[in-house]
Amino acid sequence: MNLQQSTTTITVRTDHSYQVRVGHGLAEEVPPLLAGSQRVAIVHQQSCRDLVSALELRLVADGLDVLRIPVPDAEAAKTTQVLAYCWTSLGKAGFTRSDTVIGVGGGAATDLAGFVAATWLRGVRLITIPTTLLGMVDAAVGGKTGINTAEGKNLVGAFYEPAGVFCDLDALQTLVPEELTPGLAEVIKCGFIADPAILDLVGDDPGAAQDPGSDLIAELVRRSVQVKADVVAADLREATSVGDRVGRELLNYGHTLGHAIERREHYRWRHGNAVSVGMCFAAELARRAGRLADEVAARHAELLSAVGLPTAYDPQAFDELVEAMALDKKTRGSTLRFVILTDLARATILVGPEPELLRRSYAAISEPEPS
Ligand SMILES: NC(=O)c1ccc[n+]([C@@H]2O[C@H](COP(=O)([O-])OP(=O)(O)OC[C@H]3O[C@@H](n4cnc5c(N)ncnc54)[C@H](O)[C@@H]3O)[C@@H](O)[C@H]2O)c1
Ligand SMILES: O=C(O)C(=O)C[C@@H](O)[C@H](O)[C@H](O)COP(=O)(O)O
Ligand SMILES: [Zn+2]
Repeated sequence: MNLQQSTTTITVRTDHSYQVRVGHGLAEEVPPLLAGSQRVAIVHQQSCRDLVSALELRLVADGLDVLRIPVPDAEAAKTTQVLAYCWTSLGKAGFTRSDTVIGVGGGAATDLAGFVAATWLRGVRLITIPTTLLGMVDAAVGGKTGINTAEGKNLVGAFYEPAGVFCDLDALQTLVPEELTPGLAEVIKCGFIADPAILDLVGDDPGAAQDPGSDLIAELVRRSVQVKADVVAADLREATSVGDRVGRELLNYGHTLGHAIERREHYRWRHGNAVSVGMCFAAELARRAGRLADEVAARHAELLSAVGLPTAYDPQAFDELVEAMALDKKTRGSTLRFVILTDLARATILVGPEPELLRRSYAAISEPEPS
């Protein structure tokens, strides 16, 4: 396979089409998107201080007023308190409708920044600069923004599209391995749901997939963003996801159980790790429902564990997880709905599976039968 080195553009084709740039050192490309803004608020995680300082210098040189809004790391950023702090900061700075919010950081920071931009004055311009693998391949693209509540994950939010997304692959160099690997769960998700070449690329060289400087990582980012762009362009607001029809809900593969695990763990589990277990569960569910071949189901745990992702969770947790899944956004009334595969790159929704099928599938991944 020919792995590209240069900056790539992937266009997300919606009513407000925008570009996702994937490359190195993209700060120079931000100012042209700020036309008409006098003030720019950078909502960022502390870990991105250096990148933010460089960006700030560049924007100040252009005569912009730059307001930094540092937010806590990880899920601690996605709270009503931090949201209110951001609103207060914008209010004190006199932030108007022609100004711009830039979200810099992992998925937690860009989810929060996106919701701040969506809600301040009912909507100001948003730019996202993801700095984790997960942020680049998923969170910063596609316009889902939001925060968590005590009842569950991402329960409050808005669909609100960015004006541009800049994936500077250099940012990946400072990620500790435990923060890089969760992004591979969403990459592998894209492989199973839409682009099986991703599965071969990861399976052929799991070491390179975990190396932030590898050409392979760059290729995986480009391919995953393309998958997301295609799905989002077809169904931005998850509006076609009715009954067993899969629209944007496709991107939720593995998330029904995944989000329940995150909640049960009080968000100490990383999102990608929880989704990894959730995909193993969804694959086993599909297999036991007679919808998915054994070898495709087995390939989930094989690939995910090859890059160091978890494939099982607490065997005792089933009842609590089912309770948490009741508030999943795919649930209708009291009917749970799971995205399942029927083959590679072929999906449907399993509507209202029998509790016993859920229990047995969960038990099977929690305590695999001895070989
Ligand atoms: N909106 C969406 O479509 C979407 C999609 C997928 C995930 N998400 C959300 O994304 C979040 C998970 O994102 P994540 O995995 O990026 O985690 P994260 O945002 O919690 O970041 C992980 C950690 O990495 C640190 N970090 C960020 N960039 C760094 C860098 N360049 N170098 C060193 N450290 C850095 C952060 O400070 C944080 O401690 C979850 O809240 C999930 O729900 C949203
Ligand atoms: O973009 C989407 O659509 C997704 O479902 C992508 C997921 O990876 C992401 O975690 C998303 O935030 C989950 O959405 P939710 O609607 O279940 O909160
Ligand atoms: Zn996700």
